[in-house]
Amino acid sequence: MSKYRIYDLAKEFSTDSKTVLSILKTHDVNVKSHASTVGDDERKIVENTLMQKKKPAVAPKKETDKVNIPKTENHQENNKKSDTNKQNKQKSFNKARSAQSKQQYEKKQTYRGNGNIKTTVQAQDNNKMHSNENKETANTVSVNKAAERPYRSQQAAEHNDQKNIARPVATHSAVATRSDHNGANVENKNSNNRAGQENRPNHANRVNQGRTTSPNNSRPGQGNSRPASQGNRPTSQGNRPTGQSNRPTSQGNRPTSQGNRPTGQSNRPTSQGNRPTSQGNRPTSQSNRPASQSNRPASQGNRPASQGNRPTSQGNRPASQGNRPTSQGNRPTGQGNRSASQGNRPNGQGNRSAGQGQNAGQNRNNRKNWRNSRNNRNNRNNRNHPVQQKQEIIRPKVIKVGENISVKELASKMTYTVTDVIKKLMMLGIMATINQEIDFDTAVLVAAEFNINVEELPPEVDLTEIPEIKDEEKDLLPRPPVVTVMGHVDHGKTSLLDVIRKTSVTTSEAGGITQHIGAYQVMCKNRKIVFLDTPGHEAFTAMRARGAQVTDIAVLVVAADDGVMPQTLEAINHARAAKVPIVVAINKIDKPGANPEHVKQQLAEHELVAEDWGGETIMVPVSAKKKMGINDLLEMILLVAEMQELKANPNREARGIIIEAQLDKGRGPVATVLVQNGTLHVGDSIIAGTAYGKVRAMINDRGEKVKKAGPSVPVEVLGLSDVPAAGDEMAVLEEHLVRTIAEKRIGKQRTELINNKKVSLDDLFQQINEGNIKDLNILLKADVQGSLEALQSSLLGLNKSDEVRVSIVHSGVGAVNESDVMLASAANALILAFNVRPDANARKLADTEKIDIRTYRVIYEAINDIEAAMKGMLAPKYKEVIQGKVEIRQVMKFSKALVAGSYVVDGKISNTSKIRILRDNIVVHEGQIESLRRFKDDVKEVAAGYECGITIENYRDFKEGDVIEAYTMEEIAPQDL
Ligand SMILES: Nc1nc2c(ncn2[C@@H]2O[C@H](COP(=O)(O)OP(=O)(O)OP(=O)(O)O)[C@@H](O)[C@H]2O)c(=O)[nH]1
Repeated sequence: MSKYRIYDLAKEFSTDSKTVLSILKTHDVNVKSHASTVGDDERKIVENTLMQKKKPAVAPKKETDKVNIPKTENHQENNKKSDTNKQNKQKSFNKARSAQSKQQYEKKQTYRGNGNIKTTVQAQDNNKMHSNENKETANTVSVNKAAERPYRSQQAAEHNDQKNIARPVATHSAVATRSDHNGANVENKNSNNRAGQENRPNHANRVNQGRTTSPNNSRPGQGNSRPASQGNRPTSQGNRPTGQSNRPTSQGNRPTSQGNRPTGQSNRPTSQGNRPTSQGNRPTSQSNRPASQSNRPASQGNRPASQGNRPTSQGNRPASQGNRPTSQGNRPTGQGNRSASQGNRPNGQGNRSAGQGQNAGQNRNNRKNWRNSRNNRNNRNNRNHPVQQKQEIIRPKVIKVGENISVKELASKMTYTVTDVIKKLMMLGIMATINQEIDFDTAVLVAAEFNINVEELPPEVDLTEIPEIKDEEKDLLPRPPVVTVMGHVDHGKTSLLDVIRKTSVTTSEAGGITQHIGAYQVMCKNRKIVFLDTPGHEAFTAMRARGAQVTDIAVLVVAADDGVMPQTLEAINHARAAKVPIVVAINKIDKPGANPEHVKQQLAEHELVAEDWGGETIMVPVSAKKKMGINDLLEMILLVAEMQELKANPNREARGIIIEAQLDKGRGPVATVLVQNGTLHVGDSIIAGTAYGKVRAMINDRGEKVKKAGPSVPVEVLGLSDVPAAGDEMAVLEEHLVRTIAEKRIGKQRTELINNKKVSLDDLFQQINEGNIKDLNILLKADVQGSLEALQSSLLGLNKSDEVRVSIVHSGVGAVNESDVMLASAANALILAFNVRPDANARKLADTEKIDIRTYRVIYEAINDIEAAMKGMLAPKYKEVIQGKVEIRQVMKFSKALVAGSYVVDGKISNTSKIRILRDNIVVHEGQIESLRRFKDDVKEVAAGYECGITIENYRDFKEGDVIEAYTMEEIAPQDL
């Protein structure tokens, strides 16, 4: 059994690997990629499918042929009818025959005497006719030597099985056979036709073969008439009744075979090309029918020889053969119904019986019918071909599509090929690639082109989102305000909190600078206030912003001696953005240079007008150092909080915010959570970002272990699987949900990360490997238009693979500027600059946006780089696996091949191995094995320590001493995203 690579098949059938893959996948053939190998059966599937696909395109022509040509045929047949002279008919056939074939035949006939020539020629004419007929019926006809070969061997086997006929295995030419056989007929010897039968193996027709089984001495007439043409078959059948008495053997077999045929047909799919053996045994022979009817015509050419005996064997056949085609047209399964179809065969019978007792010439109509029926049978068999039936694709009438769908997915849903869909898209003016997503409306338009309706899928539920809990008003209770202290560096935020908490934080801070958000709860007038200490340094702007989002009140610390500074303004903006009321603490009023009024004035310029200046902003002069004005500040905070009516429901599952988190050596992930609503308990299952787990322990701001934390309570939580990020929402959920959501979040996060990743030539390889990039977007800039065009066409010339395609998103003459970088960023493109360079701003922006700008001075280098990167992406899909090493020890010359008599030194070599021939360790050839033999037998593989004969495909220059390295290319599983 031969092995074929998908891409080889694609090449062979002038299509692409994907089409071949999709065909095979449609037939449940397990193939992975274009490099996967398949056998003969799969090859036939592909061949048949592709042939079927081609049919509609030429259908009208065929239809015409069908209509016209038969007319001519009828005309001819009518003429023939009126012509009772068989010889004349033969002459006319001879005229029609090509001179070349005539010569060939005549040459051959010289070995067997002139008496046979006519018959042989006639047979050829018949072949020709059949061939034409087959064309008319749209059956592809080809003289397939390869197909004949197996057929012959099969015949040989079958001959052996036929005890009644001692036929030698036929290995001779059809002509020789015919001549022998015809000779016998011409002489009316009526002798056993075995001689002809012996040679019959050449006939690839089932019909012939069936007939060959009947050595009939009693039917001289039939014997004579048949050689003239296959069309005589009806005649012989007509005589059958009579002949039957004399033909016990063949007749006895045939009825049986026909009766059994249905069973035999179950295997028939393959081909009539091999049917030849015998009708008597037809069931058996049918089961071996290889595949293609296309070979039949060729075999029909040999029929005459065998037809001499046909009458006998066809004793019971008439019923089944006449109209079989018609009845079988509706036989999807074909096989089980075949016997049923015999009921429709009367036509054939009618014709056949008409010919009974008559010469071949009188049976021309029958012959025609027979031919037609045979052609019909061909068609029928085509229709009944199980493989072909499998190929019938049920197209959906309605498909469901979401907001977006990739071209590939849409094609799959519609059961059409991607190419079909892309073509339709192009017709709609949309250029899309296989992985490109199209929106719902476009999908509707495309599907309409295929007469498929599209229904919209409901919007996808984001399973990573935590459902909101709505609280009843009656369940809400007042909660402590959460206060963020913000301000410029060193204006005294930490000192102020320290005073408020009456604990010292500043001394333990590295470098005296607060580096994280701390949360503290203080009491004032028996009411709680939660303080978040935001970092004052510029580097923590983002954290500050986040801190402002979770707070109810912002305390803006401004040093009275320093006034409003840049970060003061930034803090104001954050608070305003969060719509958080601001209370200003004018600190360091104890300092000699302190000027609170100046601060008020500065703040007023930024629309924070103090109450005593007629505004609404509460401003409290304080001194953290001297502990002055602290209570006033707390009271003002409470006042503002009161006005906000801050409430929460403590009797529900907790929701909160991660204030900060870290991985503690001894305790694992530790997160400071500010509970915003509900109550968090030890043992609760929580999720925060992608971290999840059960609350193992909780510690409050004073370092005390607590079992629960209500609204506005900051606690350190232990028990998370991972360290969450500051600002992540914390939620208590059912145990099974937290894990699922976390996993989905991780997946989403990775996808987002990938999507946000900018393309770069360096990691192009990796990104395409990961399946993230299907289009390599390039923005081209060059010094002159000529270079630009040359580059553009060269780059587009790299588009030889459907997997990764170069796409020029923009091209222009001149330096790379900011707008180029922005465009590249938006299109996820890399910039290719030829003889131009990016300006300073563009370079800066490119750094920020992480846009890869490649500068070249030689076009060739630019193309090479891109090509290498693209190949790099594709290459890792397969890896080379060395199978073995073989030493060529003798080069043997044969007429047809040059064989490397070799010895497997290491590993093994198989007949599907890829090979490279090394001479002094230099590769002199890379290719494929043509044949691998041990002695005279083809073998699949040869192991180390054994000798073998190897022929190399399309290579004969190997020498003794060369080493053949056998290897396979193994597919590497795509990396999981
Ligand atoms: N004289 C005087 N000095 C103060 C006062 N408050 C803070 N300081 C001093 O100002 C310096 C900075 O105080 P911090 O509390 O660290 O200021 P911060 O705003 O928290 O600084 P970062 O943590 O860097 O943002 C320290 O040396 C304090 O002793 C005050 O009211 N009066």
